[in-house]
Amino acid sequence: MELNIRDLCLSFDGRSVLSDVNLSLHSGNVYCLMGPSGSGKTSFLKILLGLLKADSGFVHIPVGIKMSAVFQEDRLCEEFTPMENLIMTVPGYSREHREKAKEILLNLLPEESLLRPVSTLSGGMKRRVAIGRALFVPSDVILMDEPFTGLDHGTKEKVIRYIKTCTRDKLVIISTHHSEDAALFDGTLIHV
Ligand SMILES: Nc1ncnc2c1ncn2[C@@H]1O[C@H](COP(=O)(O)OP(=O)(O)OP(=O)(O)O)[C@@H](O)[C@H]1O
Repeated sequence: MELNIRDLCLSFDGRSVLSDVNLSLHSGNVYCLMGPSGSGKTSFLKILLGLLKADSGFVHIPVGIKMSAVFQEDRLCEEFTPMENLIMTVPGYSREHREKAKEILLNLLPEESLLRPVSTLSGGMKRRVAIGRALFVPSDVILMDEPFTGLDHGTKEKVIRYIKTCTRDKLVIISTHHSEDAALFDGTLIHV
């Protein structure tokens, strides 16, 4: 599967943010979107998700492709538990869903945190719930906008190892300020 991005341009108030971006992105790869603050990483991910319209150019996404995302903000339901935040994203309520959600979360968080309201978790723990949700939702493409905010180095390494095992055949795009993240993913750098 391939995502094709051609001649993408975006500006705000006459200021160019993305200028003639051309990329071909393929399944089975991790792409690390690098660039200083304000360079357009979030805007680029929003265009891929269809949440923002480019001024010109196009993104070709094959029909039927499913995407999931970790947004820059956690966008969790604070009064619900991590388990509930994952399970509510899919229709129905099956034992299979519960088991899959638990398996994912146990790889990211301590077991005691799975049934506490998200409002009682630390910032780094919330971030991991948001990552877990993106891994839980059936998807071919996973977009992650600065997913490791609030994670210490050791936790980040563990989380990256787990993301890699879950996404081998998927197309993953991660925006980050840290080149070490790209090295840990063995990812392809995209500079914006
Ligand atoms: N809705 C908007 N209206 C006006 N300007 C905007 C809007 N959204 C983003 N911008 C501007 O576009 C530029 C790129 O923003 P964007 O959030 O894409 O950058 P970023 O690379 O993700 O930054 P960071 O690393 O700080 O998250 C910034 O200068 C920002 O102020």
